[in-house]
Amino acid sequence: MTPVQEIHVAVGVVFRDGKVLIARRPDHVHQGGLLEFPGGKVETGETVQQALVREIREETGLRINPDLLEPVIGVRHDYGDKRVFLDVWETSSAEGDPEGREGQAIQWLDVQDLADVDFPAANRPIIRALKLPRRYAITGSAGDPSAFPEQLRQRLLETRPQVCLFRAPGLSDEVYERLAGWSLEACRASDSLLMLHGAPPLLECLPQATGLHLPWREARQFSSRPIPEGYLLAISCHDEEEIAHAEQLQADFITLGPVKPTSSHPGAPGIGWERFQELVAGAAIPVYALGGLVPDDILAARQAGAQGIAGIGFWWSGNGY
Ligand SMILES: Nc1nc2c([nH]c(=O)n2[C@@H]2O[C@H](COP(=O)(O)OP(=O)(O)OP(=O)(O)O)[C@@H](O)[C@H]2O)c(=O)[nH]1
Ligand SMILES: [Mg+2]
Repeated sequence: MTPVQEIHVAVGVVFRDGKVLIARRPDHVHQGGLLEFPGGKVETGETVQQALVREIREETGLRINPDLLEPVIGVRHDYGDKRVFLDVWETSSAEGDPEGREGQAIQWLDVQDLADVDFPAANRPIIRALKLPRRYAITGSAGDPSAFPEQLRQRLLETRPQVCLFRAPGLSDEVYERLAGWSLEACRASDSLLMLHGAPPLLECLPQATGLHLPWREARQFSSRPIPEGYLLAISCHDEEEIAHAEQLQADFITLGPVKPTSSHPGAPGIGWERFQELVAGAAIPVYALGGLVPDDILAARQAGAQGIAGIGFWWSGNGY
């Protein structure tokens, strides 16, 4: 049997007043009845940007400036009857009043209200990508556990990351759990979401946390998602096999690196942006670049297809955020 050819699909995330434009796919088409982002097949000779301008015009009447489209994520998905590559771009500068020009219902929704079950299966990583921030802040190790809570509180209040990972290698489980409780309080005070670092039982100790970040040595022991869907699951990955495993575990996002050499992992050489980009291109999951990054690296990371940057140095040591 000849393999089914992959269809390149241009998918548009149109923002206006903090909401995103969503259509309902007609009942009779592929994945009919489900919600979707406007878009469609890239035709021969077209760039993805040109396809988006055309599709969004045809489907909604909105006018898009191709130069103001920013990449969100690329998702390869096999539906069994169809293989698609969803090439997803966002814009906040569409002009006009949208209407369902192909008879489809359209609506503006809050990103936080987008639910996996309402969309085709390939959209799961897109919804994750839209809900996640550009920066994933990781704490430095808690050298002096008694000084840590105050240090964390201050860094959070000054930099207000949306999502913060409490990572403190070398602590006993008991001390980690105690400090995690403090971290949760500190995160609440700065409207940040707290991710725990370690094995799944940690979430039972602190069920109010937003999610769990599995180091690779933990992730490799599981063959299916080890925590409930209501939590965020993150995994530290370093190569293709680990990314594929994270996808199998239905992780919500991953970190990938080290992109550059970093003092928290002495001796590990960086993989560089080129290799990072290659790995991201094969990933159907939001990927944060990690390892020796500074705030300005966000542009390089985004150009390489990343969700954003993760790390300690750019917020913890006070050199800007
Ligand atoms: N537009 C769009 N297509 C999606 C999304 N998610 C997803 O899996 N797809 C899949 O991408 C494929 C192509 O999209 P499409 O049906 O909009 O293509 P199109 O506008 O060119 O339609 P046409 O075939 O009537 O010309 C379909 O198999 C569809 O199921 C999404 O969020 N938006
Ligand atoms: Mg379409």
